[in-house]
Amino acid sequence: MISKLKPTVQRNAVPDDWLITESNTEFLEKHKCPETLADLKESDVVIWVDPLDGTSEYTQGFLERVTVLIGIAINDRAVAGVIHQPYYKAESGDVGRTIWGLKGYGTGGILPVSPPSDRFLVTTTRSHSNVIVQSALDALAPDEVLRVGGAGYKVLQLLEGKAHAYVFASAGCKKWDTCAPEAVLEANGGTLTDMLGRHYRYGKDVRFPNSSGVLGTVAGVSHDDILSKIPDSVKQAMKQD
Ligand SMILES: Nc1ncnc2c1ncn2[C@@H]1O[C@H](COP(=O)(O)O)[C@@H](O)[C@H]1OP(=O)(O)O
Ligand SMILES: [Mg+2]
Repeated sequence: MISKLKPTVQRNAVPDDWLITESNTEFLEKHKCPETLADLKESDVVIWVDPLDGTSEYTQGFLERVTVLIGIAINDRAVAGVIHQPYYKAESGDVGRTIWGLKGYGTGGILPVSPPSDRFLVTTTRSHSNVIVQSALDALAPDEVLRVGGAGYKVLQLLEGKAHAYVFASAGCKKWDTCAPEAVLEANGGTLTDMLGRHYRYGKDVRFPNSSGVLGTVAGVSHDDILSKIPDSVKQAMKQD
């Protein structure tokens, strides 16, 4: 079980009181571990951390788009993730929120909302666009394009019903940008792949860049339909990267 794993931590790198090595027994008594994760070996698990996703948003003061991403991959696949939004302002006045997802189990920390059924909304990069990114967007003919930074934040927009799809036909994202967002989105019934419909692999030996772009769709939206509208020229460009 995940809770029994004892990951190797550089203990001298962080103060002792930052480390929580006990499992939460109260939680574990209430919730069953999904069967597929029952017999994990430590060597099957790779954890991808992006301590500050949305760097350019952070430097320009778009603080709500900044997230901390922790993605857990098991045997190459993104399986669980945490998206923490340190500057999120809740109506109650609370600052910060933590959203998590575990495939086969669900999501927590957010009440997902479906996007509107009468309009097609796409979210994409604000600061890393180019001609190919734009031609993928044009081909989808969305009613509105939301241009915001951060891979974590864009997946939160999908879960909040603000967009149907996250479309980024460029090689800029890295494995630490997408592991947690993919797991959280898919735990909620969505799909996140490259621009050719392939899931990224997150094993310990993979290359860091997500060379073939990012395509995320929310639960209830056909990933295949959107993929079929992406022009071959975009797919070819993504293959060559
Ligand atoms: N061309 C790029 N160079 C470096 N990082 C990129 C690039 N494109 C995307 N990213 C990373 O992917 C995330 C999502 O992209 P975008 O904000 O453009 O939508 C960014 O927050 C950034 O992560 P980070 O902010 O951690 O450097
Ligand atoms: Mg990042």
